[in-house]
Amino acid sequence: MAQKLLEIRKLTAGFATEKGLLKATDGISLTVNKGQTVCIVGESGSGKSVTSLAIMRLIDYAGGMILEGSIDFHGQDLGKKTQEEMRGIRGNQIAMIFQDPMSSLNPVFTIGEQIAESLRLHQNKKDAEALKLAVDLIRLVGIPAPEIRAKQYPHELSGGMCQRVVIAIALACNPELLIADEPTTALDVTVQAQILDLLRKLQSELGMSILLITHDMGVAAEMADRIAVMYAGAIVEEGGVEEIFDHPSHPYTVGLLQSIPGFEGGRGGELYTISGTIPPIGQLPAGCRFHPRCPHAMDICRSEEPPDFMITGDHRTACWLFKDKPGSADTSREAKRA
Ligand SMILES: Nc1ncnc2c1ncn2[C@@H]1O[C@H](COP(=O)(O)OP(=O)(O)OP(=O)(O)O)[C@@H](O)[C@H]1O
Ligand code: NI
Repeated sequence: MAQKLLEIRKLTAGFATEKGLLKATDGISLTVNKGQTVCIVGESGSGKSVTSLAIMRLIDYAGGMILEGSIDFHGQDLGKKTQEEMRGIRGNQIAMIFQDPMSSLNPVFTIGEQIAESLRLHQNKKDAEALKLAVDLIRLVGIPAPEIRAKQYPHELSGGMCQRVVIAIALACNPELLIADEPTTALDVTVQAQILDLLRKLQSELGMSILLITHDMGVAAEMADRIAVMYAGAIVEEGGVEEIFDHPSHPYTVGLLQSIPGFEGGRGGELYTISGTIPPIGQLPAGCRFHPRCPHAMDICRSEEPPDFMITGDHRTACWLFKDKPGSADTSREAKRA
């Protein structure tokens, strides 16, 4: 039996704005098991980063807040922790890396010092030992000549090398969960592939879980055990990576897959894009949030929000097309009756 590490239940997070309280995530549920990579995929503005900031409770510092739901990590609700308690969890049990490695590094300290600082802070290592272990970590993340690199400053390294350093800093605390928000988006394609390889290798060696946020279905295909497709604040489809690619069910997922160049469901090499744009937060349409862009929209889609329908035991989709499909069960309604 897979062991749950992180279980998000009906999480709604948002921002107090002059237009009122706006929900950036709207009742999302998601589980990450031990040793698993779960990808959240979706267009810009779908609420992926807000989800990760809410888990880390960094959303509090971005002017946002958790409005409803729970974030269960080791039987404790992160949504109810104080910031002081969260400081003990952030960078220890949960580490996070972001898109732009340069902004995560301090320009005035050598990379060896920065990794050593993380080891001192999180693993109580003394100065000399911390510096030695920092060199080991630089080697572990695949940077050649680690002793020399340890003495260099961030500006002396390429973007890809800097992202390896950021990963080394994250690993210095031996996290159980690594949250990576678009960790390769700022890098060019070959370097991107190398960083993804590195994350995969580290995961299999260290056994950590990864929550990977990406707008790129190709990245998700390579990395994910499970994929959660997010649209306008909601997870509209979620399942194992093969299920999602072999049996995509939500029309939004199908659209995302068709926009991958060369994908077999794609339109003969011609790059397909989903027509229309994602609604800004606070301006959701009635009914299904995707219906204005959906090629299959029916009357019910314009008036009623679809619940999650189960397609197989662990593949769900929030689309009315799957209401009467054999094998699908309307779980949320059952839940409501119970
Ligand atoms: N501090 C904030 N105040 C108000 N609204 C915000 C704030 N941060 C994010 N939002 C809004 O929340 C929604 C979700 O944003 P989020 O950054 O999570 O999207 P994303 O899926 O990560 O997109 P991207 O791929 O561009 O990073 C967007 O509509 C965004 O404008
Ligand atoms: Ni984002």
